Amino acid sequence: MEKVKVSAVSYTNTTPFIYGLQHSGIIAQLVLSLDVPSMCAHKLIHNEVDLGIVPVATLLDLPEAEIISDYCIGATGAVNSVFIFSEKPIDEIHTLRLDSQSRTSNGLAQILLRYYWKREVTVITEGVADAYVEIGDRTFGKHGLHPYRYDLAAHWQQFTGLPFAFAVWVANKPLPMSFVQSFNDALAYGLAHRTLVIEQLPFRLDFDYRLYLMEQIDYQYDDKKKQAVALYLKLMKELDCTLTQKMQAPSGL
Ligand SMILES: C=C(O[C@@H]1C=C(C(=O)O)C=C[C@H]1O)C(=O)O
Repeated sequence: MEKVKVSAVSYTNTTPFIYGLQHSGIIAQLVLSLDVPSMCAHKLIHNEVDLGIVPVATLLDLPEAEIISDYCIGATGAVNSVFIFSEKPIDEIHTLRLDSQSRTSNGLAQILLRYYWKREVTVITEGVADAYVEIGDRTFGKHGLHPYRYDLAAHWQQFTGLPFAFAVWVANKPLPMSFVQSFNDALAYGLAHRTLVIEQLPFRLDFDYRLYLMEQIDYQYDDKKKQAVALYLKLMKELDCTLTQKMQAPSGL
């Protein structure tokens, strides 16, 4: 079998998976690259890789793709690495800047603004805004830098009563069942060795890696998270649709 090209998220939340892959025989069958999530999505969509842990928003572009694992990057309640940071309370913001490294959380922020906070906000991809989305390690320890911060997984849970999954393992082509089984065994091995993974991370005073990797990130892609992803994708389609309708509406209406 040819080597399977894999793109995995380069953030700390994926280190247990990487540890599992690197400490299992399966590594010999992989060409593994570490990328920011939006790049993982790009590579899978453009067939530059066969498999990736990709933002769930990618599923909108790859309806035929298959989720090949019961593990994900998820959260039940606050995740502590996906935020809207803001200079003003959310009820007063008019502009929001998205994170170029994200796909899922950029969408999640817009879903929450529209349906939960009930705000009409102008979204930009660069420049100065009242508030901005940020994900991953860059958010670690960012207390007090901005007067307001909103943990998007916590607010999603308040909005829907559901946990959330930010990223799932997706293949863009059929892979042998034996490979998929070994791949999942390797992921499970990594999760079972999280204590070791945490010991190898550089010490920092302003962030609790143990809490983050053992509790705040929830790696099980269970039925509730599947329900959450289905709802997220439905709301994303609705959001896209209303935005398109708005753009297509004749002026003056
Ligand atoms: C919880 C996180 O989930 C991430 C958020 C993603 C996104 O917004 O597209 C994609 C992958 C995940 O790594 C995080 O990285 O902080």
